[in-house]
Amino acid sequence: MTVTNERRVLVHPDKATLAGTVAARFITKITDVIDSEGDANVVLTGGTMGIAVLEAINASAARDSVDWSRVSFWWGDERWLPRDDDERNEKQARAALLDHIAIDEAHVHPFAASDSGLTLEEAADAYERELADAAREGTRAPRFDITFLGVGPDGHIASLFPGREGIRETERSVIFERNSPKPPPERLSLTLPVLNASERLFMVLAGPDKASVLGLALAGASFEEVPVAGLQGRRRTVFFVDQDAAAEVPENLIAPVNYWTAADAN
Ligand SMILES: O=C1O[C@H](COP(=O)(O)O)[C@@H](O)[C@H](O)[C@H]1O
Repeated sequence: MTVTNERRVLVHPDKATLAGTVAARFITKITDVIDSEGDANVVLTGGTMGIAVLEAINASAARDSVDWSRVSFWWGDERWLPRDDDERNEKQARAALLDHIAIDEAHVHPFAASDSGLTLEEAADAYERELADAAREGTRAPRFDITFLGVGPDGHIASLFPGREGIRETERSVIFERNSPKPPPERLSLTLPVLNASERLFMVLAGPDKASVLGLALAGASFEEVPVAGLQGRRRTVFFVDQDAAAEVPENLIAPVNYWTAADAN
């Protein structure tokens, strides 16, 4: 079987199985990346399943087989809130996983918080510089080995929302949003070209409220109307979903059971 970088959907019976399977897949792949590259860059997301996956990684018996000191953590987006606010994606990710593993704090790259002394615009510029400082030659961001993304019921990814300017941005690596339809209104986000420069995009979504938007995205909707439709990673673009979210996925896009074991799986 030849695996190409077509978008694929892997369906799981329920949310708990979904989170556990993605956690196991992540641990295997990040270990391979560290073995071959010497280090790894991971982009984290907020949202229900994004945090559930981090909790499942934390609960995994294989958790401590990963050399976490070689992993750098970035975020796909952040809510513009004070550092200690429970709704910050960074705070939730730390509580779910980062506080429990042997990371190198110098390798953790959160977005600035609203009480940092920076304005929202300055915070976007600062994250753009941080990405550029870690970028490979000729690129504007590090090699993102695995990028996790949640998908909102409106099709938003990171903090790129339907019909907003941010989803069309191609010059910048980071945008700020002042009027998000989902609270809080002020947010920071990586842009679509930077997300799509990731080696592997892992979208994780569950629940019946995600079914229609996933169906539309896979049927070729415009990314300006359904942002998730614009995602395409360099090696792998995989939607990990539960049965409810898969309800409107075309049959030919559902991945075969041996998807990950194919000879050229990467
Ligand atoms: O606000 C956000 O929402 C999305 C999706 O969240 P979900 O709970 O519907 O899965 C998330 O991906 C993003 O990081 C977050 O800031």
